[in-house]
Amino acid sequence: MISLEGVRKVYNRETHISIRDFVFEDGTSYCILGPSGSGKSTLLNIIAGITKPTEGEVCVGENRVSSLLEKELDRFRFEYIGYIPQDLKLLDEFTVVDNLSMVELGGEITKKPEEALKWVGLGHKLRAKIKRLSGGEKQRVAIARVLLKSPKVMLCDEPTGSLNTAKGIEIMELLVKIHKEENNILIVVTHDDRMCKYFDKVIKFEDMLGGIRDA
Ligand SMILES: Nc1ncnc2c1ncn2[C@@H]1O[C@H](COP(=O)(O)OP(=O)(O)OP(=O)(O)O)[C@@H](O)[C@H]1O
Repeated sequence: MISLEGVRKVYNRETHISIRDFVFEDGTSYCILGPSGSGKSTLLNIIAGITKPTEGEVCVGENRVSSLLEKELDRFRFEYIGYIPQDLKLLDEFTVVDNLSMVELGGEITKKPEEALKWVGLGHKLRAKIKRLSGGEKQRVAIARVLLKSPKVMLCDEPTGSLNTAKGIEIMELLVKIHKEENNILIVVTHDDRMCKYFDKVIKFEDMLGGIRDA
């Protein structure tokens, strides 16, 4: 379970984001819909322990994320969080399998890179360089990378942003299939309302906000 209580992020005098108290239930997939700049990435970063909220409490399982020390945060992120950021953060000049092997340095993995890549339909591209892949294939590599450690929470930031509709649907279906097999919490943020139907719960991001001001 993920719970947010009194969470507020102040970036500067003009921009502050307040999230209403909210609980994400175990074994459930969520689609959060909202326009660009509304604070969706901020929310994911707060849950992942990447951005520290200015106020409030975030709990993921038994972890009080907002109170963890830096070293505890590393362990928490490795054990709990599979984050697929908007820019994917893949190393272009390295091969697919090398991009995944680097994750092993962060802790103990539950799947081999080859196995995770088979799950996402990329078993035949192990030795391809990232820069030679299509947008959809890169997205699959990023999904395989988080799969290595079977995270309890999968967070995806605009996974279909750079894809056409057909490829976007394939990626959403893959994410939901993995979520069901792993029985984790899946939270996908997107501005594309055509993707809603794949999820257990759809939330309009504006309904999660207690106020955003951007002067
Ligand atoms: N590090 C930062 N410093 C200052 N302002 C920031 C920072 N990160 C985000 N913001 C601001 O906070 C607001 C919300 O940004 P955020 O990236 O969370 O929105 P978003 O809904 O994910 O947008 P997008 O869909 O375009 O990625 C924006 O006004 C943005 O400019």
